[in-house]
Amino acid sequence: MAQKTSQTPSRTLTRAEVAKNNTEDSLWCIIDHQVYDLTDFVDAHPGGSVVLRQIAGQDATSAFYNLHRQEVLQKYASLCIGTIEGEKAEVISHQAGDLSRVPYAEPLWLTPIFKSPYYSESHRKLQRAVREFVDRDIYPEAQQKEEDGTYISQELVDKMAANNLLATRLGPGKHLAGRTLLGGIPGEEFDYFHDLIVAQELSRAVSRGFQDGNASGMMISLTAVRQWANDAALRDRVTDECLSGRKFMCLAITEAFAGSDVAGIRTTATKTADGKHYVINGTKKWITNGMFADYFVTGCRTGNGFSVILVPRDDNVTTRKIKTSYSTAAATAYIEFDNVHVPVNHLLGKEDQGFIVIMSNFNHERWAMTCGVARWMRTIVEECLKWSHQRIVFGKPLIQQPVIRQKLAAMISRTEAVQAWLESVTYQMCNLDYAQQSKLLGGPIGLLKSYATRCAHEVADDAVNIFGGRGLTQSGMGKVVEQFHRTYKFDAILGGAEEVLADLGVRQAMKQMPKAML
Ligand code: HEM
Repeated sequence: MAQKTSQTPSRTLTRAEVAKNNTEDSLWCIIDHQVYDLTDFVDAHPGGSVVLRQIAGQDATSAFYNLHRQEVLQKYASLCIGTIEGEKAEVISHQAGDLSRVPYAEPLWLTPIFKSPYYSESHRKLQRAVREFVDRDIYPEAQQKEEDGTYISQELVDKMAANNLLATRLGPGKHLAGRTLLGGIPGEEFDYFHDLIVAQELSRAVSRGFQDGNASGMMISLTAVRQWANDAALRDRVTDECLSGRKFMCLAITEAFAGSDVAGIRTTATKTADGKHYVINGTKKWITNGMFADYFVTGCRTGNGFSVILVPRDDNVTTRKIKTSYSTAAATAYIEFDNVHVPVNHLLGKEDQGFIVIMSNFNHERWAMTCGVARWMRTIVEECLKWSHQRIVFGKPLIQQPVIRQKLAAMISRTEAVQAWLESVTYQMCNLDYAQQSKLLGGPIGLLKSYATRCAHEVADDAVNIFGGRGLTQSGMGKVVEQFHRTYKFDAILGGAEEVLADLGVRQAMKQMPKAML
């Protein structure tokens, strides 16, 4: 994914010249027809100096690719001093925007020769532009933040806002009218296939915590404000603040006392005697983006039920970091509301009727998560295909082992099955109005997400077995597989646990059964 940081020097050298530089005082080696001067690097090499002394003056291509990710060479391109006379590099290095040439590393619609009924030229233009943006602008920061656990930079947020990428996170809708999107797409053209593309391309930054840190809180909360705000001026101001990247928003429903069980929520909102304010008291847990949010779309108990209120951050709102198994770059928070006064026009929907406000966004949230996890599985297939061709064990590449090919067959099949089902559901979303989607697609999307994360479970398990110890190591060859195995559960739990969603799917089918003996 990383791009080349510098050009290969134009100097040409012979293999005989390289062979002479075989001591600690001058230690060269050949990797992929190019010559590397490792003399000053030996002591800094994370794999130690002994191994480098052993290959001094030699062609170390297969030794190198047996142990390193290709991006290591790109990162250390400055060590390259020339190319072997009459030879040229064979390794394909990824440039920003490129499609992968590894089979199954791209969905079928992006694979040369293959066709799809779902995607138009508009989708293809958007895909190309978003891929380039992710490779160039998001990937490097995402990698760094995933590791150090700090939050997305304002600089990147500003860039995403300027390109209207932030606005696309809410899905199709009026908020895109008049905006020109990446690839020159008019906002009015943006449909659920464009939406799928954005979700899948963003997850190519392979940083699961950062992926959620990147405006996913806003994605699942600003939609509720847009749909349910009673005060149009407030709705428009807040939309503008968030889509321009000046302010951040999150959804604050779950509590230590209640997860998916909204009826168990203990945070209260009580009206002041003059009726002008709600006073909010209580706590929230596992709130994605809560650490840096300026607004909290908060589920509260009111007089006779449950209500949703847009709470601006003030001194009576405290947020504390929660460390989960993915990076704190997601800004996951524990929140305390201590007598927070909020004007009554911040109520979303009707008092005591907040359940529909929360439910209204679930389909899109679950569907978007499925887009991401489907793309993650594909990335893992790519990692495993590359590794099993590159890795030499018992004297031959790993791919020569039938048991490895069986695992790859299962991984590829699961990935393609999820993508095909996802596209079929997406097509229905494009052709049903909002009310029909709410009525008819809750079940299928629940089943789809639940199936996708079950597949992710199997794919993660197989991938670790293929990578061995490296699949358990946070750096080096297996780091993407290690991350997926550690984090795929976020998609299985967030937005509705696997079993709950599977059950929802069947219960919705029960409602649609004909009322007759069949
Ligand atoms: C341009 C030349 C090289 C560079 C820039 C380089 C860089 C690195 C880096 C960054 C790592 C840390 C692991 C990772 O992030 O992938 C590493 C690990 C390692 N390197 Fe190299 N390396 C080079 C050549 C070699 C060669 C030629 C050999 C062996 C003959 C070698 C053997 C190792 C070993 C054994 C490890 C530890 C791998 C592990 O823990 O799985 N390196 N190297």
